[in-house]
Amino acid sequence: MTTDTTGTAARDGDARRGGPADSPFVRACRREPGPHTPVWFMRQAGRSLPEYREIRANVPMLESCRRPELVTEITLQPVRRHGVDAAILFSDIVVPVAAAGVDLDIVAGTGPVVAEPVRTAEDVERIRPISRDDVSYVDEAVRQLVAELGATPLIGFAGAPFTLASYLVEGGPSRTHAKTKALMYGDPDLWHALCGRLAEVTLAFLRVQIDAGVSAVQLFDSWAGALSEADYRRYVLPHSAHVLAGLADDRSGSPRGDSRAEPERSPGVPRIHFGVGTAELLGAMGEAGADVVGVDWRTPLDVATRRIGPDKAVQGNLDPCVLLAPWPVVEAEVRRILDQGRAAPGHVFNLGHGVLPETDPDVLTRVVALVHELSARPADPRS
Ligand SMILES: Cc1c2[nH]c(c1CCC(=O)O)Cc1[nH]c(c(CCC(=O)O)c1C)Cc1[nH]c(c(CCC(=O)O)c1C)Cc1[nH]c(c(C)c1CCC(=O)O)C2
Repeated sequence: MTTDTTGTAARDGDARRGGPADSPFVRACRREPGPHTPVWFMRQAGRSLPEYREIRANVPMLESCRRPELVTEITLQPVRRHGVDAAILFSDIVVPVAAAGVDLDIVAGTGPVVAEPVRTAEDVERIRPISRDDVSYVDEAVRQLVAELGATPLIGFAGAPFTLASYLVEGGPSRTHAKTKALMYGDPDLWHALCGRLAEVTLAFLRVQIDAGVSAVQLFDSWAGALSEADYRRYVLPHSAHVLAGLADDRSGSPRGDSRAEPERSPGVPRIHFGVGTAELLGAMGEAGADVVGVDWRTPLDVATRRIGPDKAVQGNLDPCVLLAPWPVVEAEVRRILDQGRAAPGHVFNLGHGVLPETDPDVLTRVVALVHELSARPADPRS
Protein backbone atom coordinates (compact mmCIF):
# COMPACT_ATOMS: atom_id res chain seq x y z
CA MET A 1 0.00 0.00 0.00
CA THR A 2 1.21 3.51 -0.77
CA THR A 3 2.24 5.58 2.24
CA ASP A 4 1.30 9.21 1.82
CA THR A 5 4.00 10.94 3.82
CA THR A 6 3.82 14.28 2.00
CA GLY A 7 0.06 14.57 2.36
CA THR A 8 0.09 13.60 6.01
CA ALA A 9 2.86 16.04 6.84
CA ALA A 10 1.05 18.85 5.05
CA ARG A 11 -2.17 17.99 6.84
CA ASP A 12 -0.64 17.83 10.29
CA GLY A 13 1.13 21.12 9.84
CA ASP A 14 -1.94 23.06 8.82
CA ALA A 15 -5.50 23.86 9.76
CA ARG A 16 -6.49 20.36 10.97
CA ARG A 17 -6.17 21.57 14.57
CA GLY A 18 -9.28 23.63 14.12
CA GLY A 19 -11.82 20.83 13.59
CA PRO A 20 -14.08 20.13 10.63
CA ALA A 21 -14.81 23.79 9.83
CA ASP A 22 -11.09 24.24 9.07
CA SER A 23 -10.69 20.94 7.26
CA PRO A 24 -9.27 20.84 3.71
CA PHE A 25 -12.73 19.81 2.47
CA VAL A 26 -14.67 22.73 4.00
CA ARG A 27 -11.89 25.16 3.02
CA ALA A 28 -12.05 24.04 -0.61
CA CYS A 29 -15.85 24.40 -0.56
CA ARG A 30 -15.35 27.96 0.67
CA ARG A 31 -12.67 28.60 -1.96
CA GLU A 32 -9.98 29.05 0.69
CA PRO A 33 -6.50 27.61 0.25
CA GLY A 34 -5.71 24.39 2.08
CA PRO A 35 -2.87 21.90 2.49
CA HIS A 36 -4.06 19.67 -0.37
CA THR A 37 -7.02 19.05 -2.64
CA PRO A 38 -9.62 17.18 -0.58
CA VAL A 39 -11.15 13.97 -1.91
CA TRP A 40 -14.20 11.84 -1.13
CA PHE A 41 -16.34 9.58 -3.31
CA MET A 42 -20.05 9.55 -3.95
CA ARG A 43 -21.30 6.11 -2.78
CA GLN A 44 -18.05 5.55 -0.91
CA ALA A 45 -20.08 3.59 1.65
CA GLY A 46 -21.58 0.70 -0.23
CA ARG A 47 -21.22 -2.51 -2.09
CA SER A 48 -17.60 -2.02 -3.19
CA LEU A 49 -16.62 -2.69 0.46
CA PRO A 50 -16.64 -6.28 1.80
CA GLU A 51 -17.22 -4.95 5.33
CA TYR A 52 -20.37 -3.19 4.03
CA ARG A 53 -21.67 -6.31 2.30
CA GLU A 54 -21.12 -8.24 5.50
CA ILE A 55 -22.92 -5.83 7.79
CA ARG A 56 -25.83 -5.44 5.32
CA ALA A 57 -26.17 -9.19 4.64
CA ASN A 58 -29.43 -9.64 6.55
CA VAL A 59 -30.68 -6.09 6.87
CA PRO A 60 -32.93 -4.49 4.25
CA MET A 61 -31.67 -1.15 2.90
CA LEU A 62 -34.35 1.12 4.43
CA GLU A 63 -34.06 -0.58 7.78
CA SER A 64 -30.30 -0.06 7.78
CA CYS A 65 -30.88 3.68 7.22
CA ARG A 66 -33.13 3.77 10.31
CA ARG A 67 -30.70 2.13 12.75
CA PRO A 68 -28.29 4.78 14.06
CA GLU A 69 -25.61 2.28 15.13
CA LEU A 70 -25.59 0.75 11.62
CA VAL A 71 -25.63 4.15 9.93
CA THR A 72 -22.67 5.21 12.07
CA GLU A 73 -20.64 2.06 11.36
CA ILE A 74 -21.33 2.07 7.59
CA THR A 75 -20.56 5.79 7.31
CA LEU A 76 -17.22 5.31 9.08
CA GLN A 77 -16.10 2.29 7.02
CA PRO A 78 -14.74 4.20 3.99
CA VAL A 79 -13.18 6.87 6.23
CA ARG A 80 -11.16 4.24 8.07
CA ARG A 81 -10.27 2.31 4.97
CA HIS A 82 -9.47 5.05 2.44
CA GLY A 83 -8.55 8.09 4.54
CA VAL A 84 -10.98 10.26 2.57
CA ASP A 85 -11.30 13.92 3.57
CA ALA A 86 -15.02 13.71 4.33
CA ALA A 87 -17.63 11.19 5.42
CA ILE A 88 -21.07 11.16 3.83
CA LEU A 89 -24.02 10.11 5.93
CA PHE A 90 -25.24 6.64 5.04
CA SER A 91 -28.88 7.11 4.05
CA ASP A 92 -30.84 7.41 0.81
CA ILE A 93 -32.69 10.15 -1.02
CA VAL A 94 -36.02 8.36 -0.48
CA VAL A 95 -35.66 8.12 3.34
CA PRO A 96 -37.39 11.47 4.03
CA VAL A 97 -40.07 10.72 1.42
CA ALA A 98 -40.88 7.46 3.22
CA ALA A 99 -40.97 9.43 6.48
CA ALA A 100 -43.47 11.79 4.78
CA GLY A 101 -45.88 8.89 4.35
CA VAL A 102 -45.10 7.56 0.86
CA ASP A 103 -45.19 3.76 0.73
CA LEU A 104 -41.92 2.73 -0.94
CA ASP A 105 -39.04 0.31 -0.73
CA ILE A 106 -35.47 0.17 -2.00
CA VAL A 107 -35.06 -2.98 -4.05
CA ALA A 108 -31.52 -4.37 -4.40
CA GLY A 109 -30.23 -3.99 -7.95
CA THR A 110 -33.19 -1.77 -8.96
CA GLY A 111 -33.45 1.18 -6.59
CA PRO A 112 -36.48 2.92 -5.09
CA VAL A 113 -39.88 1.40 -5.95
CA VAL A 114 -43.07 3.27 -5.01
CA ALA A 115 -46.20 1.22 -4.21
CA GLU A 116 -48.68 3.80 -5.54
CA PRO A 117 -47.10 6.28 -7.96
CA VAL A 118 -48.00 9.95 -7.47
CA ARG A 119 -50.16 11.19 -10.36
CA THR A 120 -53.06 13.28 -8.94
CA ALA A 121 -53.69 16.19 -6.58
CA GLU A 122 -54.91 13.70 -3.95
CA ASP A 123 -51.65 11.77 -4.26
CA VAL A 124 -49.71 15.00 -3.72
CA GLU A 125 -51.85 15.88 -0.67
CA ARG A 126 -50.81 12.60 0.95
CA ILE A 127 -47.15 13.71 1.09
CA ARG A 128 -47.08 15.30 4.54
CA PRO A 129 -44.52 17.67 6.02
CA ILE A 130 -41.88 16.03 8.20
CA SER A 131 -40.41 17.12 11.54
CA ARG A 132 -37.36 16.01 13.47
CA ASP A 133 -39.39 13.34 15.23
CA ASP A 134 -40.17 11.63 11.91
CA VAL A 135 -36.43 11.15 11.27
CA SER A 136 -35.05 11.03 14.82
CA TYR A 137 -32.79 8.14 13.77
CA VAL A 138 -30.98 10.52 11.38
CA ASP A 139 -30.59 13.16 14.08
CA GLU A 140 -29.17 10.51 16.41
CA ALA A 141 -26.82 9.02 13.81
CA VAL A 142 -25.43 12.44 12.83
CA ARG A 143 -24.75 13.36 16.47
CA GLN A 144 -22.97 10.05 17.05
CA LEU A 145 -20.95 10.45 13.87
CA VAL A 146 -19.90 14.02 14.55
CA ALA A 147 -18.58 12.89 17.94
CA GLU A 148 -16.66 9.97 16.41
CA LEU A 149 -15.30 11.76 13.35
CA GLY A 150 -13.45 14.50 15.22
CA ALA A 151 -11.80 16.80 12.67
CA THR A 152 -13.15 14.89 9.65
CA PRO A 153 -16.23 16.65 8.27
CA LEU A 154 -19.55 14.85 7.78
CA ILE A 155 -21.58 15.63 4.66
CA GLY A 156 -25.36 15.50 4.96
CA PHE A 157 -27.51 15.11 1.87
CA ALA A 158 -30.94 14.95 0.33
CA GLY A 159 -32.54 14.45 -3.07
CA ALA A 160 -33.65 17.54 -4.99
CA PRO A 161 -37.33 17.95 -5.94
CA PHE A 162 -36.97 16.91 -9.60
CA THR A 163 -35.11 13.66 -8.89
CA LEU A 164 -37.50 12.76 -6.05
CA ALA A 165 -40.52 13.64 -8.20
CA SER A 166 -39.21 11.36 -10.94
CA TYR A 167 -39.15 8.33 -8.58
CA LEU A 168 -42.59 9.19 -7.22
CA VAL A 169 -44.30 9.80 -10.57
CA GLU A 170 -42.65 6.92 -12.44
CA GLY A 171 -43.02 4.55 -9.49
CA GLY A 172 -39.37 3.55 -9.85
CA PRO A 173 -36.22 4.22 -11.86
CA SER A 174 -36.72 5.46 -15.43
CA ARG A 175 -34.45 6.08 -18.38
CA THR A 176 -36.65 8.63 -20.16
CA HIS A 177 -38.56 10.17 -17.22
CA ALA A 178 -41.50 10.15 -19.66
CA LYS A 179 -44.36 10.10 -17.12
CA THR A 180 -42.61 12.75 -15.06
CA LYS A 181 -42.20 15.08 -18.03
CA ALA A 182 -45.76 14.37 -19.22
CA LEU A 183 -47.05 15.59 -15.84
CA MET A 184 -44.66 18.56 -15.83
CA TYR A 185 -45.72 19.78 -19.29
CA GLY A 186 -49.35 18.65 -19.07
CA ASP A 187 -50.28 19.96 -15.62
CA PRO A 188 -47.79 22.60 -14.48
CA ASP A 189 -49.92 23.53 -11.46
CA LEU A 190 -49.88 19.96 -10.16
CA TRP A 191 -46.16 19.71 -10.97
CA HIS A 192 -45.38 22.82 -8.94
CA ALA A 193 -47.58 21.61 -6.08
CA LEU A 194 -45.68 18.30 -6.03
CA CYS A 195 -42.24 19.92 -6.20
CA GLY A 196 -43.30 22.47 -3.58
CA ARG A 197 -44.15 19.69 -1.14
CA LEU A 198 -40.96 17.79 -1.91
CA ALA A 199 -38.91 20.96 -1.42
CA GLU A 200 -40.39 21.36 2.09
CA VAL A 201 -39.65 17.72 2.96
CA THR A 202 -36.08 18.04 1.65
CA LEU A 203 -35.51 21.33 3.45
CA ALA A 204 -36.76 19.92 6.76
CA PHE A 205 -34.58 16.80 6.31
CA LEU A 206 -31.46 18.86 5.63
CA ARG A 207 -32.23 21.19 8.55
CA VAL A 208 -32.33 18.20 10.91
CA GLN A 209 -28.89 17.15 9.65
CA ILE A 210 -27.46 20.67 9.95
CA ASP A 211 -28.87 21.13 13.46
CA ALA A 212 -27.28 17.79 14.43
CA GLY A 213 -23.87 18.99 13.22
CA VAL A 214 -23.07 18.10 9.59
CA SER A 215 -20.32 20.31 8.11
CA ALA A 216 -21.74 20.52 4.56
CA VAL A 217 -24.73 19.30 2.59
CA GLN A 218 -25.09 17.91 -0.90
CA LEU A 219 -28.36 18.28 -2.81
CA PHE A 220 -28.53 15.45 -5.35
CA ASP A 221 -30.48 16.29 -8.49
CA SER A 222 -29.10 13.20 -10.17
CA TRP A 223 -31.57 13.14 -13.07
CA ALA A 224 -31.91 16.89 -13.81
CA GLY A 225 -29.67 16.38 -16.85
CA ALA A 226 -32.73 14.92 -18.59
CA LEU A 227 -34.04 18.50 -19.00
CA SER A 228 -33.16 21.38 -21.31
CA GLU A 229 -31.83 24.47 -19.60
CA ALA A 230 -35.04 26.39 -20.34
CA ASP A 231 -37.22 23.68 -18.79
CA TYR A 232 -34.84 23.29 -15.85
CA ARG A 233 -35.09 27.03 -15.17
CA ARG A 234 -38.86 27.05 -15.48
CA TYR A 235 -39.92 23.85 -13.74
CA VAL A 236 -37.10 22.89 -11.38
CA LEU A 237 -34.72 25.69 -10.43
CA PRO A 238 -37.23 27.65 -8.28
CA HIS A 239 -37.84 24.59 -6.09
CA SER A 240 -34.17 23.68 -5.68
CA ALA A 241 -33.43 27.36 -5.02
CA HIS A 242 -36.06 27.35 -2.27
CA VAL A 243 -34.28 24.45 -0.58
CA LEU A 244 -30.80 25.94 -0.92
CA ALA A 245 -31.91 29.42 0.18
CA GLY A 246 -33.60 27.87 3.22
CA LEU A 247 -30.23 26.54 4.34
CA ALA A 248 -28.41 29.85 4.20
CA ASP A 249 -28.01 31.41 7.63
CA ASP A 250 -27.10 34.69 6.00
CA ARG A 251 -30.44 36.47 5.99
CA SER A 252 -29.20 39.52 4.12
CA GLY A 253 -28.56 38.05 0.70
CA SER A 254 -30.82 36.16 -1.67
CA PRO A 255 -28.94 33.36 -3.45
CA ARG A 256 -31.28 33.76 -6.39
CA GLY A 257 -30.65 36.11 -9.30
CA ASP A 258 -27.21 37.25 -10.33
CA SER A 259 -25.11 36.10 -7.40
CA ARG A 260 -21.97 36.89 -9.41
CA ALA A 261 -22.51 40.57 -8.60
CA GLU A 262 -21.94 40.16 -4.86
CA PRO A 263 -19.19 38.25 -3.08
CA GLU A 264 -20.59 35.51 -0.84
CA ARG A 265 -20.41 35.82 2.95
CA SER A 266 -20.19 32.30 4.43
CA PRO A 267 -23.91 31.52 4.31
CA GLY A 268 -24.11 28.65 6.81
CA VAL A 269 -22.64 25.26 5.89
CA PRO A 270 -21.40 24.85 2.30
CA ARG A 271 -24.06 23.61 -0.12
CA ILE A 272 -23.02 21.25 -2.93
CA HIS A 273 -25.41 20.77 -5.84
CA PHE A 274 -24.87 17.79 -8.13
CA GLY A 275 -26.46 16.11 -11.13
CA VAL A 276 -25.46 13.76 -13.95
CA GLY A 277 -25.38 14.89 -17.60
CA THR A 278 -25.74 18.51 -16.55
CA ALA A 279 -23.15 20.13 -18.87
CA GLU A 280 -25.80 22.58 -20.15
CA LEU A 281 -27.19 23.21 -16.66
CA LEU A 282 -24.01 23.93 -14.69
CA GLY A 283 -24.51 27.71 -14.65
CA ALA A 284 -28.17 27.39 -13.68
CA MET A 285 -27.45 24.85 -10.94
CA GLY A 286 -24.92 27.24 -9.46
CA GLU A 287 -27.46 30.06 -9.61
CA ALA A 288 -29.92 27.88 -7.71
CA GLY A 289 -27.82 28.74 -4.66
CA ALA A 290 -24.91 26.32 -4.49
CA ASP A 291 -21.48 27.07 -3.06
CA VAL A 292 -20.04 24.07 -4.90
CA VAL A 293 -21.29 22.61 -8.17
CA GLY A 294 -20.77 18.89 -8.81
CA VAL A 295 -19.64 18.02 -12.33
CA ASP A 296 -19.87 14.62 -14.02
CA TRP A 297 -17.06 13.21 -16.18
CA ARG A 298 -18.39 14.63 -19.46
CA THR A 299 -17.30 18.23 -18.85
CA PRO A 300 -13.63 19.08 -18.12
CA LEU A 301 -13.36 21.09 -14.90
CA ASP A 302 -11.80 24.12 -16.60
CA VAL A 303 -14.74 24.29 -19.02
CA ALA A 304 -17.17 23.71 -16.13
CA THR A 305 -15.55 26.56 -14.19
CA ARG A 306 -16.13 28.96 -17.10
CA ARG A 307 -19.80 27.97 -17.13
CA ILE A 308 -20.28 28.16 -13.37
CA GLY A 309 -18.38 31.42 -12.82
CA PRO A 310 -15.63 32.51 -10.44
CA ASP A 311 -17.65 32.59 -7.21
CA LYS A 312 -18.23 28.86 -6.78
CA ALA A 313 -16.06 25.82 -6.18
CA VAL A 314 -16.36 22.65 -8.27
CA GLN A 315 -16.51 18.99 -7.28
CA GLY A 316 -15.58 16.05 -9.49
CA ASN A 317 -15.05 14.47 -11.88
CA LEU A 318 -13.34 11.10 -12.48
CA ASP A 319 -15.44 8.69 -14.54
CA PRO A 320 -16.29 5.85 -12.09
CA CYS A 321 -15.57 3.36 -14.92
CA VAL A 322 -11.94 4.55 -15.08
CA LEU A 323 -11.44 2.90 -11.66
CA LEU A 324 -11.90 -0.44 -13.44
CA ALA A 325 -8.97 0.30 -15.81
CA PRO A 326 -5.26 -0.47 -15.21
CA TRP A 327 -3.57 1.80 -12.64
CA PRO A 328 -1.52 3.89 -15.15
CA VAL A 329 -4.82 4.95 -16.77
CA VAL A 330 -6.28 5.90 -13.38
CA GLU A 331 -3.15 7.84 -12.47
CA ALA A 332 -3.14 9.80 -15.75
CA GLU A 333 -6.80 10.71 -15.31
CA VAL A 334 -6.27 11.84 -11.71
CA ARG A 335 -3.41 14.09 -12.89
CA ARG A 336 -5.51 15.56 -15.71
CA ILE A 337 -8.42 16.29 -13.37
CA LEU A 338 -6.19 17.95 -10.75
CA ASP A 339 -4.63 20.09 -13.52
CA GLN A 340 -7.98 21.15 -14.94
CA GLY A 341 -9.33 21.69 -11.40
CA ARG A 342 -6.68 24.39 -10.86
CA ALA A 343 -8.82 26.66 -13.06
CA ALA A 344 -11.50 26.63 -10.34
CA PRO A 345 -11.41 28.84 -7.22
CA GLY A 346 -11.87 25.66 -5.16
CA HIS A 347 -11.75 21.98 -6.11
CA VAL A 348 -13.07 18.96 -4.22
CA PHE A 349 -11.87 15.81 -5.95
CA ASN A 350 -14.62 13.22 -6.45
CA LEU A 351 -16.03 10.89 -9.08
CA GLY A 352 -18.44 12.10 -11.74
CA HIS A 353 -21.07 9.78 -10.21
CA GLY A 354 -21.18 7.02 -7.59
CA VAL A 355 -18.65 4.22 -7.00
CA LEU A 356 -19.65 1.14 -8.99
CA PRO A 357 -20.16 -1.99 -6.82
CA GLU A 358 -17.51 -3.92 -8.79
CA THR A 359 -14.78 -1.36 -7.99
CA ASP A 360 -11.67 -2.72 -6.24
CA PRO A 361 -11.59 -0.75 -2.96
CA ASP A 362 -7.77 -0.74 -2.97
CA VAL A 363 -7.89 1.41 -6.11
CA LEU A 364 -10.00 3.97 -4.23
CA THR A 365 -7.45 4.01 -1.40
CA ARG A 366 -4.64 4.59 -3.91
CA VAL A 367 -6.58 7.42 -5.56
CA VAL A 368 -6.94 9.20 -2.21
CA ALA A 369 -3.18 8.92 -1.55
CA LEU A 370 -2.37 10.07 -5.09
CA VAL A 371 -4.65 13.12 -4.93
CA HIS A 372 -3.08 14.12 -1.61
CA GLU A 373 0.45 13.59 -2.87
CA LEU A 374 0.04 15.41 -6.19
CA SER A 375 -1.83 18.37 -4.70
CA ALA A 376 0.20 18.85 -1.49
CA ARG A 377 1.00 22.53 -0.94
CA PRO A 378 3.56 23.91 1.49
CA ALA A 379 2.09 24.94 4.83
CA ASP A 380 0.97 28.59 4.99
CA PRO A 381 3.62 30.45 7.07
CA ARG A 382 0.87 32.66 8.56
CA SER A 383 -0.96 29.76 10.19
C1 LIG B 1 -30.59 8.51 -7.28
C2 LIG B 1 -30.17 8.22 -5.87
C3 LIG B 1 -30.68 7.20 -5.03
N1 LIG B 1 -30.01 7.30 -3.81
C4 LIG B 1 -29.11 8.32 -3.86
C5 LIG B 1 -29.23 8.94 -5.12
C6 LIG B 1 -28.45 10.15 -5.55
C7 LIG B 1 -27.07 9.78 -5.91
C8 LIG B 1 -26.94 9.12 -7.24
O1 LIG B 1 -27.26 9.76 -8.23
O2 LIG B 1 -26.48 7.96 -7.24
C9 LIG B 1 -28.24 8.82 -2.80
C10 LIG B 1 -27.52 7.86 -1.95
N2 LIG B 1 -27.83 6.55 -1.69
C11 LIG B 1 -26.92 6.01 -0.83
C12 LIG B 1 -26.03 7.04 -0.46
C13 LIG B 1 -24.99 6.78 0.63
C14 LIG B 1 -23.92 7.65 0.90
C15 LIG B 1 -22.73 7.49 -0.05
O3 LIG B 1 -22.68 8.18 -1.08
O4 LIG B 1 -21.80 6.71 0.30
C16 LIG B 1 -26.37 8.18 -1.17
C17 LIG B 1 -25.71 9.56 -1.18
C18 LIG B 1 -26.88 4.64 -0.32
C19 LIG B 1 -27.43 3.58 -1.18
N3 LIG B 1 -28.63 3.57 -1.84
C20 LIG B 1 -28.79 2.38 -2.46
C21 LIG B 1 -27.66 1.56 -2.18
C22 LIG B 1 -27.48 0.13 -2.65
C23 LIG B 1 -28.33 -0.76 -1.81
C24 LIG B 1 -27.59 -1.98 -1.32
O5 LIG B 1 -26.42 -1.87 -0.89
O6 LIG B 1 -28.23 -3.04 -1.31
C25 LIG B 1 -26.81 2.31 -1.37
C26 LIG B 1 -25.51 1.88 -0.75
C27 LIG B 1 -29.97 1.99 -3.25
C28 LIG B 1 -30.35 2.97 -4.29
N4 LIG B 1 -31.01 4.15 -4.06
C29 LIG B 1 -31.13 4.84 -5.25
C30 LIG B 1 -30.53 4.05 -6.27
C31 LIG B 1 -30.47 4.43 -7.71
C32 LIG B 1 -30.03 2.89 -5.66
C33 LIG B 1 -29.20 1.79 -6.29
C34 LIG B 1 -29.94 0.56 -6.60
C35 LIG B 1 -28.98 -0.61 -6.72
O7 LIG B 1 -28.08 -0.56 -7.58
O8 LIG B 1 -29.12 -1.57 -5.93
C36 LIG B 1 -31.71 6.19 -5.35
